[in-house]
Amino acid sequence: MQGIWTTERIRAAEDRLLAVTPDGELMRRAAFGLAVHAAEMLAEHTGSVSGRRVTLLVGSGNNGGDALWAGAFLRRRNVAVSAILLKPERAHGAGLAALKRSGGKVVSVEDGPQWIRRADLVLDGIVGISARGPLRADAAALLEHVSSPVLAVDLPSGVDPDTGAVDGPAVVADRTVTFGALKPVHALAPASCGEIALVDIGLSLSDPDLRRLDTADVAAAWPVPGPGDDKYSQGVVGVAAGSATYPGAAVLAAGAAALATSGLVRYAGHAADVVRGRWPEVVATGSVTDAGRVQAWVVGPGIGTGNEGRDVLRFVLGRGVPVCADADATTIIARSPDVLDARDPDTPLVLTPHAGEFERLMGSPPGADRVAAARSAARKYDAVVLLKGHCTVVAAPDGRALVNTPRGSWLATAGSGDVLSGLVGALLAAGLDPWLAAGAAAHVHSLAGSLAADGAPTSASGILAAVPAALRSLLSPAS
Ligand SMILES: NC(=O)C1=CN([C@@H]2O[C@H](COP(=O)(O)OP(=O)(O)OC[C@H]3O[C@@H](n4cnc5c(N)ncnc54)[C@H](O)[C@@H]3O)[C@@H](O)[C@H]2O)[C@@H](O)CC1
Ligand SMILES: Nc1ncnc2c1ncn2[C@@H]1O[C@H](COP(=O)(O)OP(=O)(O)O)[C@@H](O)[C@H]1O
Ligand SMILES: [K+]
Repeated sequence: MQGIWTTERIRAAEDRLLAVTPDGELMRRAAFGLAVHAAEMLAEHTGSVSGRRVTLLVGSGNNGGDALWAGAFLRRRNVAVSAILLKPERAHGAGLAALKRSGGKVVSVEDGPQWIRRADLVLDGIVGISARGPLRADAAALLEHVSSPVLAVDLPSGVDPDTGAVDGPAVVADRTVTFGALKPVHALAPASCGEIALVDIGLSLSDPDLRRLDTADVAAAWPVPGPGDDKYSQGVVGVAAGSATYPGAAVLAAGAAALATSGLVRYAGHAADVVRGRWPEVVATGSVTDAGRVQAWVVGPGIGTGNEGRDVLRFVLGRGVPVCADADATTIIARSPDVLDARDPDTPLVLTPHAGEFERLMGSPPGADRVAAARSAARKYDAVVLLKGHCTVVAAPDGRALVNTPRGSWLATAGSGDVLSGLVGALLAAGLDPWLAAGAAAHVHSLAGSLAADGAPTSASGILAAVPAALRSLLSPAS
């Protein structure tokens, strides 16, 4: 599991390390790593390092200091380095001196555009973890001239370090080189960061604020049957979804549940015939009351938000088994919170709202800080909340939070959420911790989405069909 720390925690860890490290040492470590990556990018994009041109965008803090020192290191490899100082009087003193000693050139903001246009690589050292608010106008104006690859120092300037939110001009980097530990921006703003590289500067941190599941975590958590297993021991999942008019949600959610594990899937609802026709292995009935025993329920996709849907939701919440309440079920909960009275408080509930459903549940949209938003909904509903979006955030009532960083945006297609809810339900039925179940499901969902899309639009059916390939790549990776 990858750990991610807020800038407040990073700063405290840096302070502890600075106190026992010779002056300037940490910045030189960071900058050396940065220079190595800059040289690598030059070689990748131009075929050589020596004689190439790098322009540094230098702000007034230590982030600019990193860029200046990296420029000095690049000079040793005969790179022509120019530095545009946004606030010359406040540029990092030692870094600027080092760059000048090495033969680097300092150019004014006014002359900046031509040096940016001429560059083979631009280093963004405008702001780092102490950035507040959107980029100032002078920095924003310079960005308009960038056409070469960009290497962001620690994080792409203009993106909020703790939330990944972008609400003004911001750097879009090809690679971001960060120091010591990942910060929230790196997980929450993948499109702004590009490829991420972590340079070790000796920071010591534990107990992350936010996590990201590795492929290995998901593989280790995913239920794999052993010799003693049968269809019941892998978990029986019930799916209450779809309607006679809209059977698609039922087909997608039940199909995802069937493909996720080797357990049994029961379906209950008005789309029983359609589900049975598409998935003969699913045991389908017309009503949740005669569905039989299950170890978890998925409820909501396509059930409608009227009285019947509410009765179905109340029924499954009262069974004493984990429930994944998705789509219409989240809307019913928002409108009639009393349905939750049917729930045994000790059984897990997973809510899977998109931003609109979140607003219904919480009374206001998630806002810029999606991790905080998911955490507060998790506390309010005493449930695991999977907040859908480009980056999906999963928060538990005890404060644990993880983020699933997607591979592209092809998942944003109709019915994609129904597939996700089936995956969550299957993992709940298998007995996974609900936070891990939601996180692992989101991971496999986005992996299936990228395999299905492979660079072109796909559909929810395509994502569903790619679930086995996604699981195969996790569970039996080619050696
Ligand atoms: N403290 C340490 O131990 C280390 C810090 N490092 C670097 O230091 C950075 C943090 O440095 P600082 O705390 O000096 O701060 P930053 O360099 O992040 O930025 C603060 C400066 O930028 C200005 N600023 C803030 N918001 C702005 C905006 N929206 N537009 C334009 N200017 C803005 C502020 O006035 C301030 O002068 C890290 O991101 C990292 O790059 C690395 O050298 C590794 C070691
Ligand atoms: N821009 C995006 N990039 C990546 N994934 C996205 C994006 N927008 C939405 N998604 C994902 O697509 C799925 C959409 O689910 P949902 O909103 O429930 O749609 P539907 O109701 O049509 O199934 C969610 O898993 C969500 O995280
Ligand atoms: K930066």
